Amino acid sequence: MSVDLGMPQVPGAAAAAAPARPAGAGPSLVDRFGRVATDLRISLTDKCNLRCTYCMPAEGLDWLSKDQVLRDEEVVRLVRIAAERLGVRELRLTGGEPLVRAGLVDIIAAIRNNHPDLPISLTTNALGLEKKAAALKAAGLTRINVSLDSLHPETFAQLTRRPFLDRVLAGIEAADAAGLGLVKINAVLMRGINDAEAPALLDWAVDRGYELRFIEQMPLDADHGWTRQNMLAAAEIRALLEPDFLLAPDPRERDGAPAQRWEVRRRRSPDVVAGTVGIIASVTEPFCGDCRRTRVTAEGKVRSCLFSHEETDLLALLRSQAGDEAVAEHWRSAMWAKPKAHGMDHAGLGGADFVQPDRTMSAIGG
Ligand SMILES: Nc1nc2c(ncn2[C@@H]2O[C@H](COP(=O)(O)OP(=O)(O)OP(=O)(O)O)[C@@H](O)[C@H]2O)c(=O)[nH]1
Ligand SMILES: C[S@@+](CC[C@H](N)C(=O)[O-])C[C@H]1O[C@@H](n2cnc3c(N)ncnc32)[C@H](O)[C@@H]1O
Ligand code: SF4
Ligand code: SF4
Repeated sequence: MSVDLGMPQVPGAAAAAAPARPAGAGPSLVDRFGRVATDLRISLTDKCNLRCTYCMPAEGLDWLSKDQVLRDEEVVRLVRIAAERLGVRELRLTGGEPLVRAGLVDIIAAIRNNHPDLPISLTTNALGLEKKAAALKAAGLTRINVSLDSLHPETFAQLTRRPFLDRVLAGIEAADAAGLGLVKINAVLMRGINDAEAPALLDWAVDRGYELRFIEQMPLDADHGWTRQNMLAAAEIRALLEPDFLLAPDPRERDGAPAQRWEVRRRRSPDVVAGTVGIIASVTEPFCGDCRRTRVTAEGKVRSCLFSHEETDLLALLRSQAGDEAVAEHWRSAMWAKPKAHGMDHAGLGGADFVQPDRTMSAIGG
């Protein structure tokens, strides 16, 4: 169900100081616009072994110290609080690169032990996945999404600043073989670099039964190099695919998902649905009215929106012997103040009044 965010659009208005959460708002992570967050995304680390140009600076970032990051048992506790008290029904583990987190398998096993039916997914660059896929599945991971922007070694290296395409492909195959499907592949198209590869990427994914999603680049890079004009918009991405594919809206319910899905038919065999492609059009076709996501950074800070300028610290509370309900209440208050869209009280990524958050995507978790 789409929530009507029919507030007046106030040019230049960042999310105004939110009124206090009313006492009768209930136990869920409801916000002041009536949206309810049921999808939790926790970042397990700020570190990464790639340097994707749209996400990280070439030199990396000042990594957090071990003590600044949520411990394994703190992650497990936060998930328990979210599932038992706040109505969270889905979990995604992300980063930075979650596979570099030493305790990843143990964290998943402990969460699975507490929550036999919780869908747990991972968003990863797949480096090292070849060796870990079977253990992740055995620990209780449900599904995996892998980021892959190019099938050409040189283009891959240009975008990620690392020559590791073969390892990523091996990781994807291992995840599929281990039963971590449906494997979804995330690709950010960059003008003049990998945009011409869009049809080939879709061909490759459809052949293997993976669900490819093209993501509009968002202004969350370290170098602040994003421009609206340079970004490939969803309509342009669909046009790039059209010479080779017929796209028809996927009849399945979108259900608040970032990706709008399309059934894919190859022009050479138009009667057969060959697969599905998703387009995540955060900029040109935003989906904030249906947003049901709550994020926790590796430092244990709640971000109610990907583009938030405010964060609410849970780590200090966890380490101060606070009880579960006190942590839950803090989290509820943070989510009540969730901005309407794109970190503001009106949608406007790239507009004159949009201010890019200090954190890069890698430090938020995607
Ligand atoms: N603007 C915006 N973009 C989002 C949001 N959530 C996800 N995205 C974008 O969608 C991309 C893919 O997200 P994933 O981590 O693969 O998760 P997902 O699409 O929710 O995953 P599935 O449930 O497996 O389909 C992210 O890298 C972001 O670019 C969101 O809340 N806001
Ligand atoms: C930040 S990464 C973290 C998980 C893992 N390292 C990976 O790459 O899958 C999560 C997702 O964010 C996407 N992403 C990073 N920077 C982005 C940007 N500026 N705009 C859109 N998506 C971005 C990546 O493509 C990836 O799919
Ligand atoms: S998109 Fe993922 S793999 Fe690429 S630099 Fe960011 S965190 Fe690392
Ligand atoms: S930009 Fe913020 S409100 Fe919009 S979908 Fe993303 S997280 Fe939700």
